[in-house]
Amino acid sequence: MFETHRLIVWKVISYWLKNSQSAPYPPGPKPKPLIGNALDLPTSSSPEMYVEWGKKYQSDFVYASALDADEILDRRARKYSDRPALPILKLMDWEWNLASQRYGASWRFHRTICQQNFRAVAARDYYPPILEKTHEMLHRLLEDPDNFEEHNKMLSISIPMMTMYGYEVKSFQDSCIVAADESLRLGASLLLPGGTWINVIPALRYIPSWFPGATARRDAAKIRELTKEVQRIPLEFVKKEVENGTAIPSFVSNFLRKKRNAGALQAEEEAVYNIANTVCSAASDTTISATSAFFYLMAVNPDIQRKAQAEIDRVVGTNRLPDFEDRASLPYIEALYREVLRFAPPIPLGLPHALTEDDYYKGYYIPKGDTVVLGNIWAMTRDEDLYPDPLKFKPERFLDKDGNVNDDKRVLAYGFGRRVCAGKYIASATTWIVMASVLACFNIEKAKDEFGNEIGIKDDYDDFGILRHKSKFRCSFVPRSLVAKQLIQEAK
Ligand code: HEM
Repeated sequence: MFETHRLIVWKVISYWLKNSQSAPYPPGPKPKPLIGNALDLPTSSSPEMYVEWGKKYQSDFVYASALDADEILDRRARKYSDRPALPILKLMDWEWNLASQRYGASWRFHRTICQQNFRAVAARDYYPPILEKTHEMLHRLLEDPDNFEEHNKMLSISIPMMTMYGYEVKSFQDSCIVAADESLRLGASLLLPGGTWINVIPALRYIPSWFPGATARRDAAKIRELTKEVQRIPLEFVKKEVENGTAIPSFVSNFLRKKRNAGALQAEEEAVYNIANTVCSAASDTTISATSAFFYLMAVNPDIQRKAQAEIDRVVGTNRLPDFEDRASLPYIEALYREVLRFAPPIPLGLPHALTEDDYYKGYYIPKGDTVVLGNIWAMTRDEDLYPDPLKFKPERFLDKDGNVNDDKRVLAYGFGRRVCAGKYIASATTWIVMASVLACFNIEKAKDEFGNEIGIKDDYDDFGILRHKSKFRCSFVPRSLVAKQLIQEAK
């Protein structure tokens, strides 16, 4: 599905007055005087609600179609690669964050650095720490299986901290993690287009934070303080390590060494720090979401789990743990990885795109400025034409008749066009190796009650602003063999 909404009040009204275009705006709820669509916008991710709108406002502005996303967000990417100007970002001091930066020279400069460091070949440099953290998670699952959610969270936070700064996260009480958690918790909902009235009526940002009801203003001030800590702590750490000559390779330490040897422009230095910090927030909750969906889907689909394990046993054997080099030889695991991200995309509505030029599409006028364009990933991954029987979890849909992976390589969960996930190769490597490693060592089973009956798990999810996580559930991680246990112990 694909939706546009005219977001900001004053502009909406002026669009009404000035729409001298012969083409109408795309359909949707009728904007109200003064507040436009503000009350219609969801305060959580709600991809389902947009699908309902699609049916209700029946239009030929095709809903639930990845083809429209391809046409608009990919082929017309030159026009559709901006982000909406959310006034709350300035108050939160998050304008530096790559994911929310406006389209322009600074964003392009940041993306070039990402491309150099995170493209498919460069992403391989991060394999060793990703593998090490995955093995640490296996060890935790072995020692303390009931707390699998905590281990997943530790894995998902410690990989970006290690790969970006060489910073070892020892516990959730680490002051950097506490600050990051809190700022992300507060920020995730404020960032939705309908998340705060300040995004609708920018003048509200001038209301002092002590004013009754100015919650968003107060949250934004808190986020500002927390963000400073999240930036300061790992950066001071890595700078000291480089000075002492004890730094391990990481995105920032590599840059600092290069700067010491050959110098660097201030703009590059700032961009490297911005990217490292963006990655820590962009990588952690998305990985938590993908991994917990995988655990859940394995627990409720034992037959699929057995097939995946049989492939690993056949190709990798049972005397070693899987490695990245095995990936090309494990088509079923590849299909499983694609199917998990299809079934449970961590950011179901993607991140909002905005236009830098007016456009026309399928007879509708889409004005630049305040129009928010959302690619409804959740709806696209449920499009019957692309994925027959879409509510069924079925890795085979990504295999051809000979059991090889088919051509449907595109993972919609990573978003669209020029703003597509900048870390998708690292994300893919992480998610894949976690799946292969856990399946090699454990049977993931439904938990049992005191009478030995299996406890059911509902297919429900919690929305955290732009993110969606599998809601809390219980399951068991049972080591598959003594050898598997030994391999985990030796790998640590
Ligand atoms: C399973 C894990 C992940 C998923 C599902 C995911 C998904 C996404 C999505 C949907 C977007 C927005 C794309 C758009 O605007 O159309 C995005 C942006 C981004 N992602 Fe990821 N991501 C994941 C992991 C990561 C990782 C591991 C990194 C870094 C190593 C990363 C870095 C970024 C950055 C920097 C952006 C902002 C790009 C921009 O605005 O130009 N992500 N991601």
